[in-house]
Amino acid sequence: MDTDPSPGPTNDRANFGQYRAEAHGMSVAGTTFGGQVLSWIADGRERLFRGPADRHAEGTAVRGGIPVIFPQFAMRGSGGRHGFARRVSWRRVAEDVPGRLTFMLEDDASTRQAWPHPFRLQLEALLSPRALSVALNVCNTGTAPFDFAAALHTYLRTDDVTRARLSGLEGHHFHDSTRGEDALDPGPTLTLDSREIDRIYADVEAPLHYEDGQQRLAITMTGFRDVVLWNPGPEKAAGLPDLATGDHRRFICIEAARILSPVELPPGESWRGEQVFSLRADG
Ligand SMILES: O=P(O)(O)OC[C@H]1O[C@@H](O)[C@H](O)[C@@H](O)[C@@H]1O
Repeated sequence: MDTDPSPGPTNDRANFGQYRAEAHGMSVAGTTFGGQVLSWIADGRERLFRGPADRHAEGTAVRGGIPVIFPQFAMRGSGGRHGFARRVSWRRVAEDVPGRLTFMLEDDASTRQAWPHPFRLQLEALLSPRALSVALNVCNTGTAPFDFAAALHTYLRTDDVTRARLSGLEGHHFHDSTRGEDALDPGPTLTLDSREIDRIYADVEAPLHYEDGQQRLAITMTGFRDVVLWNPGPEKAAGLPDLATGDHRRFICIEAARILSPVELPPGESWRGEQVFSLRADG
């Protein structure tokens, strides 16, 4: 069932609409501000982290859920950090498909100030049996080609990040953004701890397997090639005003991204990148 804006707790100051869709015993919710998914509830459990609502500053992306990063990643470009898409109002596209939420953003005077290209973005979150897929569609609606980077900056919720394990990245090269160095993941399974981690893994094709003692997820992606792992650790988290004390232990970002080889999109063409989270048997 696709529902109208819920009056749920949100940042009233920003006055943006929240929408929720339900199917297969799960729900997904998101907001037109940034076209951001905010919640995925499966088996009665919230799977996405969200920072405290009273710490969210107006005009910024919610710290949590799945912010859309476009058209640049971090400060790899001449625009604002992680691009403008997460900081502007999108609109909702009415849906007939049960369990699907769709948000759309098209260029306007303000986006053209930040990035001078005509485009259309569509973010689709779709519930299927025991899975959530989130897809970003980018269409070049102009007459000249453009390049972009993009990511779905997913904040997976966990009760304790020190119990989180991730496999599927072993043997991959990564860029360690904390050191500015490239390295090779020796494997076999990445044990996360509560220290800072900030890595861009290149050319990831195999599914990732995540578990933290409470949930087990398989994570796949298409269109995207890179995987970003990010947790600020205690020192950097203390400097983030939209996190509460200890929140860095309550999430790990596993992002599907195109960073190291940006997408080149000819006029009139579209690109689609998708990240899918599937509940594993005992997840
Ligand atoms: O605080 P922001 O702008 O949402 O960024 C959060 C993090 O996002 C991650 O994707 C980056 O790899 C990190 O370097 C960054 O700190």
